[in-house]
Amino acid sequence: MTFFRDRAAFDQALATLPAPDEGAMEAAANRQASLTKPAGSLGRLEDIALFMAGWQGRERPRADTIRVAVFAGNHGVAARGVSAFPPEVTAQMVANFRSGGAAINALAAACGAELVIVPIDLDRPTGDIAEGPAMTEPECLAAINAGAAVIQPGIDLLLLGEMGIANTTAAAALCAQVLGGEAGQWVGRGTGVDAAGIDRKAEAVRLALARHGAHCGDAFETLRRLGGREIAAIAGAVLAARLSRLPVMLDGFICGAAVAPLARDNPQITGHCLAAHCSAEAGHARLLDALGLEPLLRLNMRLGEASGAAVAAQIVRSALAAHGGMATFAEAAVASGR
Ligand SMILES: O=C(O)c1ccc[n+]([C@@H]2O[C@H](COP(=O)([O-])O)[C@@H](O)[C@H]2O)c1
Ligand SMILES: Cc1cc2nc[nH]c2cc1C
Repeated sequence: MTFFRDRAAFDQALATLPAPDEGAMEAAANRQASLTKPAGSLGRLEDIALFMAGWQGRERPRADTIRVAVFAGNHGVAARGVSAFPPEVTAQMVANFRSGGAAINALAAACGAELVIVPIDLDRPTGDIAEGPAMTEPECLAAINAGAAVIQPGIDLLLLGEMGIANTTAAAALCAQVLGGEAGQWVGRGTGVDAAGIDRKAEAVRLALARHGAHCGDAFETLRRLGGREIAAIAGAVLAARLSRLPVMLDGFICGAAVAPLARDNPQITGHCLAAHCSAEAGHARLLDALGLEPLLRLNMRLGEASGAAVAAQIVRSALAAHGGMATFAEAAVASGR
C-alpha cells in the first residue's frame, strides 16, 4: 500500500498535523469533574482519559480494539560487532512471534490486543551507516509505507514496537544527529554487549555522523541515512496515525529514536503519542526528555518488540474504565466537595 506517494507527501503531512478534538476534551473534562472522586485524585489516569478523548473525538474514549504492530528489519552495521546476538536472530524472532512464543505474544494476549508482525526485507540488511546511507530513497519510502499500512479504521489505540539486531546503534546515531551530544551519551548495552561492544557502538555512531551529519537536512533524509527499515516504518506509522487522529503508544528507545527526526521538523508530532516506559537503554531517559514525553512506567525493561507498550496499555485500559464507568456525584447521590 502506498500511503505516502513520495517523500514530498511525507514532508507535507509532517508540516500540517491535525490537532486533537478540543470539544471532546472539554466534554471529557466536564465529565471527569462530575465523577465520584476528589478532583485530580486519579492523577495521570485522568490525563490519559483526556488525551484519548481528544484524539478519538469522544467524551468517553475506548480501548476495546488495541493493535500491536511489531516491525522488523536487519542492519548492515551489525557486521561491526555492535550487538550481543547475530543478525539471523531477527528472522528467528519473527518466526517466534508468528508461532506465539515471544514475550509480546504473552503480553499482547494479557492486554487483549491484536498482534501484527511486519518483517521488512529481512534478507536485505540496510547499508552500514558508518560507510554509507542505510537505505535508498525508494527503500526508505517503502519502509515508511509499510508502517503506515498498519493503520486501519476501528483501531482505538496503536502500540508500536520493533525487532532488529543492531538497531540500538542506528537509534543512537539518530539521537546524536538530531539531539546533539557525544556518541557515548547515546549508546548503551542493547541486547547485552560488554564495554568493548559499547566502544564499537560509539565508534560506529561517530563514523556515521562524520559521514552523514551535514546531509541530514530533514526527517526523511535523516531516517534514510541513519535509520533502518523497522525504524522508518515506525516513523511512517506515527505520522499516518496522526493523520487519522489515532493515538499511539511508543515502546522503547528505538521507537523514540524513530520519532526524534520527525520531532525536529515538527515538535507537535508527539502530541498523539504516549511513551510506554523508560527502558534501561542508556540514552532513553534523555531522549524522552527531549521529546517532552513522560513515560508511564519505569520497569528496567530493555526487550523491545512492543513489550513495554503492551504492559502500559493496561494502564490506558484502567484509565478509560474509570473515566467511562464511574458514577457521577448526582447519579450516586454523593455530596460533591467545595
Ligand atoms: O526497547 C528498548 O529500549 C531496547 C533496548 C535494548 C535492546 N532492544 C532490542 O534489542 C535489539 C537491539 O539490540 P542490539 O544490541 O542488537 O542493538 C532489538 O531487537 C530491540 O528490540 C530494545
Ligand atoms: C532474543 C531476542 C529477542 C528480542 N526481542 C526484541 N529484540 C530482541 C533481541 C533478542 C536477541
